[in-house]
Amino acid sequence: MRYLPINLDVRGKTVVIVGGGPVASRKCQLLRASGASVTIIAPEVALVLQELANTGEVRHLARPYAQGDLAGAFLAYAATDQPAVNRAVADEAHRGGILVEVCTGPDRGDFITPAVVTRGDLTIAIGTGGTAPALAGRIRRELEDRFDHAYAETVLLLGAVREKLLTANKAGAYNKRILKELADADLPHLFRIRAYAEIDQLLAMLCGPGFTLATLGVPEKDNP
Ligand SMILES: C[C@@]1(CC(=O)O)C2=NC(=C\c3[nH]c(c(CCC(=O)O)c3CC(=O)O)Cc3[nH]c(c(CC(=O)O)c3CCC(=O)O)/C=C3\N/C(=C\2)[C@@H](CCC(=O)O)[C@]3(C)CC(=O)O)/[C@H]1CCC(=O)O
Ligand SMILES: NC(=O)c1ccc[n+]([C@@H]2O[C@H](COP(=O)([O-])OP(=O)(O)OC[C@H]3O[C@@H](n4cnc5c(N)ncnc54)[C@H](O)[C@@H]3O)[C@@H](O)[C@H]2O)c1
Repeated sequence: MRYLPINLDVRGKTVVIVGGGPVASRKCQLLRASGASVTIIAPEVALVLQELANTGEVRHLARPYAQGDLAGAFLAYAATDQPAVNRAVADEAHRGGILVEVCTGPDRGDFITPAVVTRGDLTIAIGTGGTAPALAGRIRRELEDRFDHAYAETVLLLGAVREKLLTANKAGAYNKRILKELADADLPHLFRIRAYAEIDQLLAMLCGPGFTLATLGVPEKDNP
């Protein structure tokens, strides 16, 4: 394995993207979905970034990159079409101890971006070690079909059950068994067909009274 897969908490942290084309736009969308505070530095930006800048959702400095632009950044992305500019961004990041991704030459950077499927709190990240990004995209599309939105509801439910069990019983083998059995039950299927009464029965059987979709705060969708 060439790269370490981790899930980074970027909420509220400043992330600087140098460049404003389609590649920068993809990184920006992922960062915003993760709650980062994004600054874009580029003379020209793609429409999607312009709109985010107009509504104040990202900060845009409409000029070329200059030394010092990464001050205060938690992460940086060098996403221009100019390899020399991307190298300068990487050099500044490394001098400042800031992790950087270099979109035009990954070997100069510290990390790369995977293709991602999200369903609520479920996140599936696909990487090819930088070798075949188009294949990563294709696998993402395949997984998007396989892991539909019923998985978002399933993760929400398992999270709520886990929190309630931990509050009641603290950590223990008993909770572990219940959570494993719930994860093994085909909850995505039950959510897909809106079999809410069956889910409640399963919860009562495995977790005991007091565990229902309603008491756990997991919403039932209206009938189609
Ligand atoms: C996964 C995804 C995430 C994202 O970017 O959001 C992503 N690239 C995607 C698409 C894509 N990229 C490219 C094509 C054209 C076909 C092709 O060349 O294969 C397509 C296909 C398309 O556009 O459909 C070309 C390309 N990519 C890189 C270089 C530079 C180089 O390798 O030197 C060049 C050549 C540029 C040139 O010279 O032309 C570099 C990187 N691209 C990565 C990620 C990192 C490795 C991830 C991994 O481990 O696989 C890495 C190393 C760095 C980084 O950027 O993080 C996203 C799919 C999102 C999705 O569909 O869900
Ligand atoms: N990592 C990937 O997934 C991937 C995919 C395709 C291409 N690429 C590579 O990434 C590069 C960028 O791709 P793109 O399609 O977004 O490019 P693009 O040409 O559409 O956009 C380049 C952006 O860089 C900005 N820029 C140029 N000089 C700058 C400077 N001095 N300071 C700040 N901003 C500057 C431009 O204003 C523009 O916003 C490509 O050249 C290609 O080599 C990477």
